[in-house]
Amino acid sequence: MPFLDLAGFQVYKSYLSSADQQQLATDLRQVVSAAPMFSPSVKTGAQMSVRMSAAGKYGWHSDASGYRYIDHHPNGTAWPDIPDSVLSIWQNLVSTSREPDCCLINFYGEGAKMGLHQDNDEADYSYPVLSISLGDSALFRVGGTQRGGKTQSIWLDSGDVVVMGGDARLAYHGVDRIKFASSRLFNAHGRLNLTLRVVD
Ligand SMILES: O=C(O)CCC(=O)C(=O)O
Ligand SMILES: [Fe+2]
Repeated sequence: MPFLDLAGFQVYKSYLSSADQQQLATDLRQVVSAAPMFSPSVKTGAQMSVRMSAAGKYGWHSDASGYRYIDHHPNGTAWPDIPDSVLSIWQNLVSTSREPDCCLINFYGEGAKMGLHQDNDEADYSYPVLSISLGDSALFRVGGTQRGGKTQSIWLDSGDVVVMGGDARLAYHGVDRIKFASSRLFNAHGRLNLTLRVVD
């Protein structure tokens, strides 16, 4: 399903059944109990509004010394494995035998957002980034590969999956806001976004 005139930006609305979403929620609860959410800060010291964790070989961190992939949780423990329920979505939608080595987990509480950015810390842009939305809906903004270009927005709801590959792999994107308490998937409100990436 093409979106915009951005080749390679594929939106799979309602891709995940409610049983799939429940399974993911259960599996992710385990991941974040092993690798608790933390709040990265940007170089200026300001805390990001999104809380993060990860599974797989790599997670992502940002603090006073900049942002980077790291091979263990900031508390020193190893990242948990990426759950099979998550990996199977990649296997079904991405035509490569390579598995993602990072499942970044973003949690958006009330008022959280993410500024426009490119995902460009990975070694090989021929692999797409696959994004899974769970819980509260998010207003997702996407533009072209140049900062300051034209952008468009779409709502990403629980169970939606987006693949950013091809020309869209380096598209600027971000989350303007979430519709807090719009979903009943979790016991608590908020939005979880998973992004699957091949890092190195
Ligand atoms: O939350 C989202 O939908 C996007 C997250 C994102 O862009 C990122 O983690 O790099
Ligand atoms: Fe991103």
